[in-house]
This record gives sequence, C-alpha cells and structure tokens, in this order.
Amino acid sequence: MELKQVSYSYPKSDRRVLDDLSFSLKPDKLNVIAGLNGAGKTTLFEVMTGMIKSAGRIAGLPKQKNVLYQQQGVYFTHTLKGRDLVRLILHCDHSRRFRVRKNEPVLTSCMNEDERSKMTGLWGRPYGQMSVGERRWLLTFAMCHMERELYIFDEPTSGVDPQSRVHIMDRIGKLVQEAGKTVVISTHTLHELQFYDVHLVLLHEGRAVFTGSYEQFLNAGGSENPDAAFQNLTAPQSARAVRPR
Ligand SMILES: Nc1ncnc2c1ncn2[C@@H]1O[C@H](COP(=O)(O)OP(=O)(O)OP(=O)(O)O)[C@@H](O)[C@H]1O
Repeated sequence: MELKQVSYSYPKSDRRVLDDLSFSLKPDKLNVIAGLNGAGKTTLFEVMTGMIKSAGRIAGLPKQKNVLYQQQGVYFTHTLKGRDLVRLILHCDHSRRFRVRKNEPVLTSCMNEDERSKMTGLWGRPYGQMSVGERRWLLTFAMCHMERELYIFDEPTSGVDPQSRVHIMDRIGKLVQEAGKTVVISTHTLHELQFYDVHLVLLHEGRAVFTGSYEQFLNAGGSENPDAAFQNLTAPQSARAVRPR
C-alpha cells in the first residue's frame, strides 16, 4: 500500500494536518506511525480507512470490509461481559472462523499460559470491572482473530502495564507473520519497538520526516535513546545539534 501526496485539512481550518504525505507500508513488517500529540496519526488512519476524504492517492488499499480499525476509546456499555465482547467481535467477522460458545472461554493453541489465564479470568467479568489494560488486551486479542487484509491499531498499548503490553505487542506481532496481512499501529512508546521488526514512519508537520527500521531511526536521530532520537528528528532544524544524546 502506498500513500502519494495525501493532504487533509479539517473543515473550516486552513491548516493542513496531512501535507503532501507520501510513504509505503510493508506487509512483512510491523508498520509503526509515530509523531507528537496532534501530529495527525489518527487523522491519517481515518483517511486510510475512508472515514474522511483527503486529496492525493492511496494505492493498493483493500476493500473496506477487509480493513480492521481499532480506534482509541470506543465506548462499550459496562454491563457487557468479556464473553459478550469476544462473541460480538468474532460474530462480526465475515470469515466466521470461530464458533464461540457462551460458557467456554476462547482458548486457542497459539495462546501461552498467561494469556489463557487472562482470558479465563475476563470471560465472565463485566467490562466496567476491567482495568484499562485488561480491556485493551481483550479487545485486541479478539480483533486479531478477525480475518482481514489490513489491521490498524491506534495506540494499542497506551495505558497498559508492561506484562499486558508485551502480550498485546506479541499478539500483533503474530499477525504480521501471517501471509497476506498488513499491520499498522501508532504508538508513543518507542522503546518497545526494539524487540520487533518494524517499519517506522515518523509523522511531523504533515509529512513523513523519517521512514525506515528502528536502527536507522536511532542513527538518523543521533541517539541510542529513542525518545532523544524522536526529539532530534522533530525539533526545529536549529535546535537539532544541541539535544541530549
Ligand atoms: N474533528 C476535528 N476538527 C478539527 N481539527 C481536528 C479534528 N480532529 C483532530 N483535529 C486536529 O488535527 C490535528 C491532528 O489530530 P490527530 O488526532 O490526528 O493527532 P494524533 O497524532 O493522533 O494525536 P495524539 O498523539 O494526541 O493521539 C490536531 O491538531 C487536532 O487538533
């Protein structure tokens, strides 16, 4: 999939949130969109999913029914239980790969012991009694089991403890390895990317100011600390040389 000179301004605004943005996605890597708050990551996802219409061209975009988009902060009523959510999400999957029974937690062969006990514990628990991290893990787990060509997760690990973060990232990492699937996430937690084979796109002032691997990102940003590299690459030109390494 390739974005070519994509531009977008919100109605009644003359500021281009996306400004002639061009980059490609790599199907064999975890595609990561990073950028400052307000850089336009969510806007970009809404353009990619056809929720808003931009100028420019996106080549190779799958049909909408083959795109999964996990937005931040989707509301579910607090009385729904874990099993209701998993059943709802998997029922929406047109592949119908899974038959989920109410009294049997979904336990697949690719789950490790931690994931199995997490799923068993959350199966009967109301959504309102789950922590932020538990909600995110459960939703991400179920969505990763939907059959799609393009998966987009908007900050899937925000507000999540290290254990759940690893589970979520590993689950998303497994998707990347499945043939015919392209996966994109946005994140502010750059350190965790060192453990995955990523294609990083750094969005700044409407454009991709960096695209490449995690190692290339550290080199380009002139630091082994990804946050410092990020600061260097998003700083005004004049400030770049004086940022801490
Ligand atoms: N509906 C809207 N109307 C007008 N401006 C908007 C709207 N939604 C977002 N914006 C603006 O567009 C810019 C990009 O917002 P967006 O939510 O895409 O950023 P983001 O990179 O996802 O940020 P964050 O990291 O904080 O989630 C921001 O300046 C924001 O204020």
